[in-house]
Amino acid sequence: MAGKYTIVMVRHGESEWNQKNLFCGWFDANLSDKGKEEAVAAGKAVKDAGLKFDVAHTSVLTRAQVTLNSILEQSGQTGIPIEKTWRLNERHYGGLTGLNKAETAAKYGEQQVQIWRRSFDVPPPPMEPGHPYYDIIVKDARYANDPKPEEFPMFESLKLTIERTLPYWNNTIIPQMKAGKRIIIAAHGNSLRGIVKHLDNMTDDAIMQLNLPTGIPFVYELDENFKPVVSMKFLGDEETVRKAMEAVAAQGKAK
Ligand SMILES: O=C(O)[C@@H](COP(=O)(O)O)OP(=O)(O)O
Repeated sequence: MAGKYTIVMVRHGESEWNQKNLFCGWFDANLSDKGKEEAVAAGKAVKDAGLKFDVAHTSVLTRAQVTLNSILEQSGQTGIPIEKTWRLNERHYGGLTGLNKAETAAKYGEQQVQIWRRSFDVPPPPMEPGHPYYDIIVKDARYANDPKPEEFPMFESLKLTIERTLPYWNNTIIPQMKAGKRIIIAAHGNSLRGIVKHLDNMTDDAIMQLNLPTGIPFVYELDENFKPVVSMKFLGDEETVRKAMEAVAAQGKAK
């Protein structure tokens, strides 16, 4: 082991909304059948790599939790504590939630969709009351106590996502690592891109190019100052990972 601390992260397996190519954000989509298979494969990869955990962290969204459960089951580690937080939720895709990414690119242009999906600080349009998914999300019982009304997003850029994810990294995850806990985080494309940007000190431009594949765990090894010694080492062969990343990037192209 090169670093003092090892932490594993994974974007959930393909969701039903990933499969339909819909902006998902805080909508609670289930895993697709392919996503369930990816989650099983992720668990086998974790087992084969001999990775062991003391604590798991995930979002309050089903797709991340089911992926995590599958990984823990496959790797024989179901007994560990699982901490769930809205701070690891996917970015809130605002008014784009539920729209098809390719149709949105055909309507507004691929460049605009690229800005909405990957720019650092340009947010999507807000989700207004009356939006088809407004009530489903805002009135969801899982948010009854947290986030506080003034923290509840109606849209999020990557920058805004990082502003609510990073306090969790700094105040919960780092202290646990310092206490010797081995951690896995199962979360989402953009909540994890935020953590990766922070860890690898990536520029606002560089992070635009990063597309995280579904269901392929990756490992960070960190030094005593929590700086990466090994960055984003995927538990998968390079070619498969590259193709999966390209497929995510291509979701914003007009058909
Ligand atoms: O909200 C969504 O549509 C996807 C990411 O979409 P892109 O930013 O890749 O378009 O989130 P996830 O499937 O990781 O929960």
